[in-house]
Amino acid sequence: MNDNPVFEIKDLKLWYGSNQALQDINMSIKEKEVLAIIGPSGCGKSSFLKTLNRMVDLVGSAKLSGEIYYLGKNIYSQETNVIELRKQVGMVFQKPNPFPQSIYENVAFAPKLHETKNKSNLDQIVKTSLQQAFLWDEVNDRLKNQALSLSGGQQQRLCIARALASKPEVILMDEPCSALDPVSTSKIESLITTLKEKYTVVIVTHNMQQAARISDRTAFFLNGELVELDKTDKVFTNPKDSRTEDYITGRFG
Ligand SMILES: Nc1ncnc2c1ncn2[C@@H]1O[C@H](COP(=O)(O)OP(=O)(O)OP(=O)(O)O)[C@@H](O)[C@H]1O
Repeated sequence: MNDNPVFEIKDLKLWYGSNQALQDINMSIKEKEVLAIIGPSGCGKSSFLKTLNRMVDLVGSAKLSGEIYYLGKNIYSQETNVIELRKQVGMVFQKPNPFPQSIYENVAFAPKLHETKNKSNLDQIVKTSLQQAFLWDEVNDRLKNQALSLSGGQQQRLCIARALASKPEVILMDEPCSALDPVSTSKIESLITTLKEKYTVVIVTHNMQQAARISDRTAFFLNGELVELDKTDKVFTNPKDSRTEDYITGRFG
């Protein structure tokens, strides 16, 4: 982690129709940090994540005010190329969602569309991305097999490899382990701690132990408000706000 901001979020508010989901969020996300977003169900964690690569645009009723700067540029300005933004700010979802195609095609999909049609270049991108996602050793002899034939944990690592193949700067993860068993969860956690050497990772998690294990900083959201954002050990051992303390000690949520 360093102090350069990748994202700067200023006075961010979000509504779905008349329901306000985010209230005056001001914060920055630093280069090559793992930032965990925690908070009770419905507090706005996923909504916040989706504002960072404009996935929230896909919700018809969503209305947003404020600014989000990604590497100094306001991503909600008219000049933003949303496809390019989503390549640079990739996303991994709660349920693994590989395309119903081969392992190879899943990873090669975006590079083929945006970068190269050359077979040996694509082979190299597929290999490197699968290696980075700690999956290569398990699948290198069956790249032509259906992605859906993989286990849930392998599918999730494939989705991470697919995101990495677009050469992102940032990877957003929305509860990436919630559908996985403990062994697969621990593989994804180790993967995340190595990813931060090269990428910025923002992860929504319900699992506070997970946040404590893998993140550098933790943001606690409550009712759409950012209550506290600090170094993870500080948030978990000596929070500033009594609401954070109540949440991490299990008094609600
Ligand atoms: N697509 C949508 N349309 C309308 N309202 C939505 C939509 N998505 C979320 N909301 C509302 O926005 C608020 C925040 O929801 P959000 O999913 O961001 O919370 P969350 O903290 O991620 O919850 P969870 O931990 O249960 O996934 C909730 O009141 C929710 O009902």
